[in-house]
Amino acid sequence: MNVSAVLSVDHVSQTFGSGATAVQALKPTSLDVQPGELVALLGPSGSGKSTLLLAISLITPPTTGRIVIRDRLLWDDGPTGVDARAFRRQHVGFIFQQHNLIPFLTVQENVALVMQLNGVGAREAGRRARELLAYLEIDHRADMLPARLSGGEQQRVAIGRALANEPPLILADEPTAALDTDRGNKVMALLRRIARERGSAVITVTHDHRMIAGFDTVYHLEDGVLVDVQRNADPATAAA
Ligand SMILES: Nc1ncnc2c1ncn2[C@@H]1O[C@H](COP(=O)(O)OP(=O)(O)OP(=O)(O)O)[C@@H](O)[C@H]1O
Repeated sequence: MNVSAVLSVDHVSQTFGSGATAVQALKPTSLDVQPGELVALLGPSGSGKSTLLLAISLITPPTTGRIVIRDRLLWDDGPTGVDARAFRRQHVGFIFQQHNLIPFLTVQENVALVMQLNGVGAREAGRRARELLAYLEIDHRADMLPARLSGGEQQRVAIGRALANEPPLILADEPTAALDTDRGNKVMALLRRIARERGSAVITVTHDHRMIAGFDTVYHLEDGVLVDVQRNADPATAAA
């Protein structure tokens, strides 16, 4: 286990069901992710990518193994007493394939809400949300409802929401899958910028081989096994 890592996954496995119908969706898997690292989990359908991401987030905790995020032991073959939901809200950002924005709140309110859930006052949350939207170059849409934005713009707002509490770790489930290549590349470039400038580690599930040159590290999964680790020397240039 690496002490500087923002995330350590140590012999994490996942078995669904029991007895004759048990499925081992993820064999014991170990990996470390550093601050600012842009990581892809790549593999064919059913290879265990989402299972690993859901285990890391403790949304679906693993059957075995240890998970440490920012020096907190969150799972050790079972619960460790840490309130996973509260920890997640403060330290982990999520980006989904579909943006999941709240349709009756404006863009700014969608981002501010996440801050307010963590105890930030409404005015301050609004100010910070605006600032974040400006960083993402989407502040001109701040007062609109999500339905008025394009798919790429909505995904930018969803990224803003994931960043709202400045989490050290961002988990993304196929964030470019619903976008065309051009918009997908822009979202990837944004994730890279966030990792570089803000130091958040970003772990992205993908089965899109076109995108892999842009990641620092690519973990290849097959049938629930981590079969290969690919480290790209200069991903920003490779993806340009
Ligand atoms: N809750 C569950 N109960 C039973 N089996 C499951 C469950 N979730 C996943 N599986 C099985 O575990 C295996 C890995 O699934 P997983 O969703 O992790 O794959 P994936 O690589 O993310 O695939 P995709 O690219 O299609 O999303 C599959 O065989 C799947 O059917």
